[in-house]
Amino acid sequence: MIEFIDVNKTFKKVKALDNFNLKIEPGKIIGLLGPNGSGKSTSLKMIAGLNKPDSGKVLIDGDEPCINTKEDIAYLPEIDYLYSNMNIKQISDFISSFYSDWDCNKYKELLKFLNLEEDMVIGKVSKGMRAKIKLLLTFSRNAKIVLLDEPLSGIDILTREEIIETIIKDYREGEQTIILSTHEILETENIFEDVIFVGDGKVKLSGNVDDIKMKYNMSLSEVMKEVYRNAI
Ligand SMILES: Nc1ncnc2c1ncn2[C@@H]1O[C@H](COP(=O)(O)OP(=O)(O)OP(=O)(O)O)[C@@H](O)[C@H]1O
Repeated sequence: MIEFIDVNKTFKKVKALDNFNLKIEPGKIIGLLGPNGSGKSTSLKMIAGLNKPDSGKVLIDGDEPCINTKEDIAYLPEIDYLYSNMNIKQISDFISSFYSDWDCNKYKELLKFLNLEEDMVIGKVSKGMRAKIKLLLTFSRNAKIVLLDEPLSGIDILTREEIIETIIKDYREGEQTIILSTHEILETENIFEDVIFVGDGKVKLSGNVDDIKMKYNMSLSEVMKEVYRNAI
């Protein structure tokens, strides 16, 4: 289980997380939803151990983020972190050397599935292709926890569909936890078992998608609008 206990994080004067409390059950695909600047990336980075709370605690199966927890986590950042002069083979050789859970067969299969070629140079391909390369590098690992920060942002609709198919393709229900942050609720809501709505650095609403829809008798995107109008 991943837990945030009274977590606060401030960048200069901006309160990115404000008494953020959350429990994320393992083995599900979870949507992390919220407007720009609501704290989605900050909370994902905390799970990945890339930033630390000013106060409060983040626990992953009872441990604070450390070298051991990092081994279980595959993190896809929102930013373009790939070295532009490398080709796919070079970047995958480089990244695979860090992780014992790198799965060569999965890598080859995904390469084909995503219509990518090993000699494609990162700096010469489109934004959509780079998004697919980031996905390839993330899902070539057999990580227990996968964190996807805005994998669909700025990507055309067909590539978005390919990305969503890739996410669910080899998903090991009950064994793997995937947390996906996005604004694209209409396209993604069907893949989420649970959702977390964040706003102003706080958890506004979280729970099982079917339960939430039933409780409010609305679609998830309607619930989202109501949450951010402070009507729920
Ligand atoms: N390293 C940083 N330095 C300064 N401010 C930061 C930093 N990281 C985050 N912030 C600020 O903290 C707030 C929360 O940012 P965060 O990136 O977590 O939001 P987000 O929900 O992921 O937004 P988006 O959907 O735009 O990516 C924002 O106001 C952001 O500007």
